[in-house]
Amino acid sequence: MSAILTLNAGSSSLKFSVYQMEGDTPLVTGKVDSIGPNGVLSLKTANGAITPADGSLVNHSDALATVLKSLKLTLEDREIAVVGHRVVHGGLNYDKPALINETLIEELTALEPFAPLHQPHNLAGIRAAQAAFPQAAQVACFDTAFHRHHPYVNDTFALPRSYYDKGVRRYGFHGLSYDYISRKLAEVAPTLAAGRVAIAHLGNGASMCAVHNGKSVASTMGFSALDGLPMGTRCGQLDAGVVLYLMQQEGMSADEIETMLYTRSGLLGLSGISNDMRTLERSDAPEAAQAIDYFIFRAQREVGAMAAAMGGIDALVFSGGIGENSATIRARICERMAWMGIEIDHSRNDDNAQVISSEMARTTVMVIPTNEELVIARAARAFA
Ligand SMILES: Nc1ncnc2c1ncn2[C@@H]1O[C@H](COP(=O)(O)OP(=O)(O)O)[C@@H](O)[C@H]1O
Ligand SMILES: CC(=O)OP(=O)(O)O
Ligand SMILES: [Mg+2]
Repeated sequence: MSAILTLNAGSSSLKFSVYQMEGDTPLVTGKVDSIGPNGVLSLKTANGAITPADGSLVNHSDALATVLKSLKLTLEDREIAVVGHRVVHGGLNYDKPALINETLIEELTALEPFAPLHQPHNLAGIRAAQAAFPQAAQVACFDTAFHRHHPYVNDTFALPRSYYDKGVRRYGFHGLSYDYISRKLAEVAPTLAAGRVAIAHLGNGASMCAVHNGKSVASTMGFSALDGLPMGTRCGQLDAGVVLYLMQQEGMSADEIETMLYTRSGLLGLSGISNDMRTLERSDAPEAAQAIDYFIFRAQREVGAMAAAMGGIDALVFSGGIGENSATIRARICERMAWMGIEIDHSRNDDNAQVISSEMARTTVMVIPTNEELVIARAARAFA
C-alpha cells in the first residue's frame, strides 16, 4: 500500500509523519526534540508508542539518518509514493507547494544564507529522502508561501527601491503553521476566522502573524527568520546600527556576526543558561527571569503591532512548543492587554483549554496545537 511521508526540520526539532493516500489520520507520527546531546526521538503509531532504532541525535544530519532508519523498520511493506518537505525559505517565486527537481534544489540552495538554521537541513532532508525512497515524488512546502501576498507596506523595507525588486523583502515564515491554524479556526470558530486574528507561533523559533479573513497581512519575521520576537537562540528585531557597530568597532566578520545572532542570542544569550523555556522557567537565576521578561515584553508589543496591521483584533491564538504548553507564559503575555479586550480565564488557561479567555472578554484567546505535518501531507498528496 502507498503512503505519504512528511519531514519538517525546525531549528531544534525534526518532526515527521506517515499518512495514507486518503484521510487526515496519520499512520505514524514522531519527532526528535532538542536536537543535540540531549536529543530525544519519539515515535507513535495508531496502536501506541514504538521503540525507535538506535542512533545518534546530536545534530540534524544524525537525527535525520536515525529517523529514516526507524521509519524503514516501522513501514514494513508500505511504499512511500510521495515525500512532502517543509522548506523554510521559498524566496520570491513560490506561493504554493512545488514538485522538486534539480533546478528547484539549486534555487533553494541559493536561499541558504537567509535561513541558515533551517534551509540546509531542509535540503539535506530532500537529498536523504531521494536516496531512501528513489521512486517517490518529492514535494517542497514553503514556510514563506502563506505570506506571499502581503500588502506592499508590510512587504517592503525603506531601502532604495532596487533592493525590493531584487527580493530584499519581508517574507515571513512559519507559514505552514499559520495555514493550519487558520483552517482549524475556520472549522471551530468560523466567525472569528472571518475576522482579525493574531496568531503567536512560539517555539524555539517564534513569530506572530496577522491573519485577516484567512489571509496573512503581516508577520513579525522579515527577510530572514531572525527578525521579530526573541527566540531560543536568535535575537529577534535588532537595530541595523548594531550590526554596523559589530563590524566597524568590534571588528567582527560577517560569519562571526551570523553565528552570534542566530545561535548565541535570544533566550540563550540573555540568560547565559539555556535556549529552552522549560529550563528558564525552572531556574532561580535572575538572568533567566530577565530573559523571560524580555520575551514577554516583546510578545506583548508584537500583539499590538499585529492588531494595528488589521485595524483591531477579534482573536489571539497561541501555538508552537511554548504557546501550546506554557500556561504561565500565555498568562503573562496577556497580563497587560486588557486595553485590547484580552482577559484570561486562569483555570481554562491552566487546563490548556481551546478557549482560554474569560466569558466577558471582548477578544477571544485560544490555544490551537499546530500541525504542519498535516498541511504538508495534504499538499504532497496532490502530487502523488
Ligand atoms: N511545557 C513547556 N513549557 C515551556 N516551554 C516549552 C514546553 N514544552 C516545549 N517548550 C518549548 O518549546 C520549544 C520547542 O518548540 P517547537 O515549536 O517544537 O520547536 P521548533 O521551533 O524547533 O519547531 C522548546 O525549545 C521549549 O523551549
Ligand atoms: C522559521 C522557524 O523559525 O522555524 P522553527 O520554529 O521550526 O525553528
Ligand atoms: Mg517548528
